[in-house]
Amino acid sequence: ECWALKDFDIGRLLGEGKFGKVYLAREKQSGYVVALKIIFKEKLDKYRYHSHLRREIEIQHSLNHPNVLRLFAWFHDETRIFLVLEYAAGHELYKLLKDLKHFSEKRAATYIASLTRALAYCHEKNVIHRDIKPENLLLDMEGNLKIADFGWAVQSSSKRRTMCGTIDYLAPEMIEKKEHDHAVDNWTLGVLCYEFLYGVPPFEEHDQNDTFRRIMKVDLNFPSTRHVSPEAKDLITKLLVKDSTKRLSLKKILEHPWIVKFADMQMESHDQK
Ligand SMILES: O=C(Cc1cc(-c2ccc3c(-c4nc5ccccc5[nH]4)n[nH]c3c2)n[nH]1)Nc1cccc(F)c1
Repeated sequence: ECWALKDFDIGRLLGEGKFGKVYLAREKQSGYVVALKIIFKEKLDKYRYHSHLRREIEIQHSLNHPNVLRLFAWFHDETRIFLVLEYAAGHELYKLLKDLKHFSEKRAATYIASLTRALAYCHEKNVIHRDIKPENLLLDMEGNLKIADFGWAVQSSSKRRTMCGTIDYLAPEMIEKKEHDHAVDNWTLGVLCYEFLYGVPPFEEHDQNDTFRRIMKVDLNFPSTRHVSPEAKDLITKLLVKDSTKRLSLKKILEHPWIVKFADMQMESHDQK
C-alpha cells in the first residue's frame, strides 16, 4: 500500500535535522504511532543529498533488528519526501545521560550489550554506522535501546575515506583520513562506554585540536571522582586501542566479564499492535 500525508494525523515535533523535521504521527486507519520525518526536496538539491538519501533509505529499510530503529516506508509529494520511522516512546538517550549525570554499571553494560548486538547485525549486513553517538540513540517504552540516525552509514563494500561525525567519537584512523573499516564502530563503543559511566567522552577538550591530539595519543585516563569497576575499565581499555586490528571484537565484547556480570539480556521490544 502506498501511503500519503493525508493518511496521518501529525503530532508534536520530535526532532530537527539538517534536511527536515521529525514529527510524532498516527496512521489514521490503524492508529499506529510513528515518527514521520519530513525532508524538503529543495534542501536535498542544495546539498546534492539525493544519492546519499537514497543510500540511507536502502540501508535503513534493509535493517530489521530490535535495537535498530525501523524505517517502515517512505513516500513523497511535489516538494517533500516523507520517511515513516519507528517511534521510540521512551527517552532520547543523551537527555537521560544529562539528567542522570552518568549511568549505573548495570544500565551502561545493558546499553553497550544492545549496541554491540545491533552493530554485529549491521556488520553482518556490511553496514558500518560510523556515527554512533548519544544523540543518535533512543529508548523505546520498555527501555530498549534503538540506534536511530544512519546519516553517515555506508555499505562497507570498499574501504571508506570520507570524514564524518563529531570529533569526540572519531577513531584515530578516521582522523588520519586513513582507510577504515567496521572496527571504527568498536572504537566508538569504547568512547560511549566511558561516557555512559563518567558522563563525558574520554578525550573531551575545549579545543578541537587538543581533542584530536588526545585521540591520536589514546590519552585515556579514568578520573577517581567516580567508582567504576576494574572490569569496566578493562573493557574500555581493550576498545580504545589505536591499532584497529587489536580492538576487542564485537563477539568478545559480549563475552567480556563486565558485560556478562552487569548487562541484563533485554527482551526484544514488542510491537505496538
Ligand atoms: O533520519 C533518519 C534518522 C532519524 C530518526 C529520527 C527520529 C527522531 C526522533 C525519534 C523518536 C523520538 N522518541 C522520543 C521520545 C521522547 C522525546 C523525543 C523523541 N523522539 N522516535 N523515533 C524517532 C526518529 N530522526 N532522524 N533516518 C533516515 C534518514 C534518511 C533516510 C533513512 F532511511 C533514514
